[in-house]
Amino acid sequence: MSWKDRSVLITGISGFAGSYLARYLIDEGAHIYGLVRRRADGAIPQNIAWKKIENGITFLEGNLEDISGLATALDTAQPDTIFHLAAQSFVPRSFSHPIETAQMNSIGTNNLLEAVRRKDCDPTIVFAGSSEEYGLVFSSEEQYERAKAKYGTIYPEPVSIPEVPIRETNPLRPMSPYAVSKVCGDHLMRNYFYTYGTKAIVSRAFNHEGAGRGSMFVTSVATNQVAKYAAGDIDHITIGNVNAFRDWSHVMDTIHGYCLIADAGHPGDVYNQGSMRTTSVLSYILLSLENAGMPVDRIESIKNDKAVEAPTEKDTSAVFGVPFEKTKVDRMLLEGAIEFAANDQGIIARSGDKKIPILFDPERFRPAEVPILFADTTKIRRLGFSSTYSVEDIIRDQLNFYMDEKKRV
Ligand SMILES: Nc1nc2c(ncn2[C@@H]2O[C@H](COP(=O)(O)OP(=O)(O)O[C@H]3O[C@H](CO)[C@@H](O)[C@H](O)[C@@H]3O)[C@@H](O)[C@H]2O)c(=O)[nH]1
Repeated sequence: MSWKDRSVLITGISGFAGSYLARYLIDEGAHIYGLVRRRADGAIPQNIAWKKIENGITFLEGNLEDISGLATALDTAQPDTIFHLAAQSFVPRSFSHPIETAQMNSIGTNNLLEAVRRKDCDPTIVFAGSSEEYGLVFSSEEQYERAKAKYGTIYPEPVSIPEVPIRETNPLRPMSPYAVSKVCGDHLMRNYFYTYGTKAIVSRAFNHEGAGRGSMFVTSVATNQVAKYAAGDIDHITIGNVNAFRDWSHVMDTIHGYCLIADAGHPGDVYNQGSMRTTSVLSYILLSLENAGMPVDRIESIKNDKAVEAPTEKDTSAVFGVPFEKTKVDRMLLEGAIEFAANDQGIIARSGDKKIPILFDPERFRPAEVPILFADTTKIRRLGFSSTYSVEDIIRDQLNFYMDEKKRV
């Protein structure tokens, strides 16, 4: 369906994904309304300014904690579609600020639904849920046994192992206050659908990245530092847990997915959004080094004698029954043949004569970690979705962004 002349309200329009969504829909001819917090300095939010789209947006002052402001925004925008993307989205901040996270993500979502109900309008609402809702997902019996020994109990117990690629029906085991807040929003969507017929649909997007991604997220942490290392501004890379696996998509694939869900998704339903592949934080760094002109011949741990030759060699074999492109070291990590721990202190990546230190910072390891995310995207693909960007496309997009010295942090 065409977006021309449709009225669309985006919460979180000044965020990373929200601003890409706005740009896409402006180009498609939609009327875009964006909910934004009042700023004393009146400045245009950075993500909007970078994309030069401020003239295509009607900004509505308000926030999710203020239901009367939300009601006024609905009166003005008369939206036929709402993309609800606004959130406190940084997992570590949710551990230090759990109440703020719940207020914004859970209560804020309830306020939006309640404002829609009271205004008696009938938009389709697409809620940005998250793959973090799945949380502790079991990729092997051994990982399950380790988790059981650590926590004493697992709830809900898995129906079968491996649970990857993750389907929408997988049990939810959120591992952070952020993830819990998204589970709450996810259930609220269906609760309003069942109770009031609200046309609410949940997108559970797996990680999505690209140029302009917030500097605190790991793909930016990696590419920003690689760009600085290549420029000679730093002499090492600092990172947390490199064993974590994520299903990374380019943000534009996710934006197309959001629009498809709004158009063709079923109210009351839930759709994964991802690329049906999984890549480690370690490989994201190594591939970033390669794409910045530093091909990695070998990696070795600083302590504990672990080493891998040609770690980024391509492998397209099936893991968990799914063939996908991965690196040699990722295959080893996924098969349990190697694992890096904080007490390894770090990794030296050898590129020709260069020895590039990748140092582990214990402060960056999370109190509770989500070890692996890998989407089963069968359901959204049935609506017509396909993912078009590779992991290296995403890396190049991010490296290009950080080539501009002014954008580095
Ligand atoms: N941020 C960060 N993460 C690091 C670092 N070192 C290792 N990591 C690991 O990198 C992984 C990804 O971290 P983030 O990029 O912060 O993303 P996230 O926690 O997976 O959450 C993001 O994706 C979700 C979708 O699944 C989103 O819902 C969420 O808002 C966020 O965008 C985690 O396992 C984290 O422990 C580091 O220095 N910084």
